[in-house]
Amino acid sequence: MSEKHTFKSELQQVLHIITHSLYSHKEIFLRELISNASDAIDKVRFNSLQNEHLLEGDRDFRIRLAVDREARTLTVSDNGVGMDHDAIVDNLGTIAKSGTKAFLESLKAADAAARPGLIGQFGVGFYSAFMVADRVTVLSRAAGSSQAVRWESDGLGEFTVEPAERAGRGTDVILHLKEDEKEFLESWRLRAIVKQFSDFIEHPVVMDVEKGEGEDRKVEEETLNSRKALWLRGKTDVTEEEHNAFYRQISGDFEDPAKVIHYAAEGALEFRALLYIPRRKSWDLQFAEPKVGPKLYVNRVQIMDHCEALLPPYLRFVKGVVDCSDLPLNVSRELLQHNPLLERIQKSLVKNVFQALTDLRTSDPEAYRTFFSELGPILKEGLARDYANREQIADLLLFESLRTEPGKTTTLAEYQAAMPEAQKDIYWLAGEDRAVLEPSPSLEAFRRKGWDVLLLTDPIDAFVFPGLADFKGTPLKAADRHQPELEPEEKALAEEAQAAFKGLLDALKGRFKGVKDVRLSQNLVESASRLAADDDALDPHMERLLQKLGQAPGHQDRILELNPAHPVVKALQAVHARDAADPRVEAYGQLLHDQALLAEGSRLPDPGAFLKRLNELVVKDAGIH
Ligand SMILES: Nc1ncnc2c1ncn2[C@@H]1O[C@H](COP(=O)(O)OP(=O)(O)OP(=O)(O)O)[C@@H](O)[C@H]1O
Repeated sequence: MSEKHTFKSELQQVLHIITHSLYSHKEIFLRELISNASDAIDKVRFNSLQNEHLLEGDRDFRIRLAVDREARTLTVSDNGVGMDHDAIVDNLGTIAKSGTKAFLESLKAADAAARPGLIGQFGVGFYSAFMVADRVTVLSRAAGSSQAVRWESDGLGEFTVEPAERAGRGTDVILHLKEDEKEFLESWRLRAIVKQFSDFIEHPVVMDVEKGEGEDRKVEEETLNSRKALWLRGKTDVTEEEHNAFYRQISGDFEDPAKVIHYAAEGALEFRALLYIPRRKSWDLQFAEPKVGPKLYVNRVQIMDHCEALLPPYLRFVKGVVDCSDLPLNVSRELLQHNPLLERIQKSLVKNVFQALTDLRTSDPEAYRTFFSELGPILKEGLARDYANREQIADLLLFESLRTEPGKTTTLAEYQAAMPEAQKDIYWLAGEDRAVLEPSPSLEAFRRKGWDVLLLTDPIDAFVFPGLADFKGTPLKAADRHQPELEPEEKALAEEAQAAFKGLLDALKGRFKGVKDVRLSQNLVESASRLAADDDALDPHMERLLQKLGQAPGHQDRILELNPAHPVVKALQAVHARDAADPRVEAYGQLLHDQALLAEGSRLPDPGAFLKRLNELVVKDAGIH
């Protein structure tokens, strides 16, 4: 008896995109189906380590392509783990993989020109079959069960499921090819696609092909993939083309990797690692639950597709394979979680990734800059999460600064080397972007002294930088909370001004909400005022970010600083000296406070009142009141 189901709404949207917007690289459907078949074989092989009976004697793992010209079908079969009724309903129609919703939302939000690029990144998996087929039948029998199940759909909105027969465990995905996709019936075409996209799959991908002419004509089974385990070869025995092809296959990326890490550890702990650093952020890093860690093999046998214990989450962009012969083949997933052996491998991998990134920065600064602008925000998470490696991570960071031109960058080491004798600290300021940061009153003193300040504009910066106390012995300080010390002559000026302005300062104290003190500053040059904060106060940029995230961090009272050399402050002082009760003292004081908020990129608590005051001044100035 056949049951009808409807696809989950997100999947209906994905299917719509697949059938209406994906026209290029249609051949990747075969890579996706072969990869699913290979995963299914890995799963049954892994499960059989605990339960040998699951295999029922069939250890001849393979993926088979079969063509039926008359029926215009292409079938991809495997003797993997298979699916029972519930698994097939869940996996092929009900459960959308993580990140699908976020992807669809960003697709809606993106402008038309950016959409094809976004769609191209999305991992379409099984559903890519509908790029070339107008109907797909899946026949599957779960390992350990005698009952098979048939799934069928035209990809429009519904699918059917019914009981069926299948000779052994595994899955057949039968594609009823569209009229104009007949090329996928040709053995030369299939051979070429497998070579291009699935050559390194460990299990054989086989197909029956006709060989010979006339009398000698016969059908032979051909293995289409080379199944080369590149990581087992010597470093110099693998060509760049092989690396590129292997990387593309395991990552799904259409670009070549930015850097290859290939080595064999020998001695107390033996393992081989072949890792790749991508150029850009992949789809899953943007939208989905991240799959952390390289594939784990034990003597060429894949144990896990992503072994989280092998790399920390902040290196989740690194793809590749680790093969360790010191682990037992039937190692359980639980055992892998806190395994001292894996911890040692992780240490070595992390060190090698840092080294590779350092090499890339020196050998190809442009490629490193691209890598960093895409994946730097992820790497920076390590500053907060990996205390032991904080310094190495900090060493890899790139920053714009007051001295760099927009778009150009400096490193902490370069900044440190260029510090003048008198400067003892590294300064940074965090904000939305360079245009907001540059006019900040907090930077004026640094400009005057010729000291550089790092301009931090990644949202994550405000979260991780306050925790980075120093870099190779030089303290790191936030420029808005730590202004340069005054020179002796500036100190003398400050004392003089303090005496002259005392009356005004006392009059302004306690008048503004959220301001706990009003004082003078010799550090301001162009600006009339600035809002300073105590050393341990929350960064105002961080406060704004938390507000955006819907969290109310609780406002922290600030200190209003006035520039005694500024004409506006002098004018206010004159008004106050003439008549301390003049209402303009409060009104102008409020304007100075609001200016300071605007200058640091914060919002005014009462923009209406600010505008009213400003307009009154314009009218007065024009002399038509
Ligand atoms: N040949 C197969 N044998 C057994 N299960 C399969 C097979 N093909 C697909 N599945 C099941 O269907 C699920 C969905 O497959 P799909 O290709 O859409 O996504 P995925 O493989 O999980 O993700 P990705 O494509 O990102 O690897 C798989 O996770 C798997 O459980």
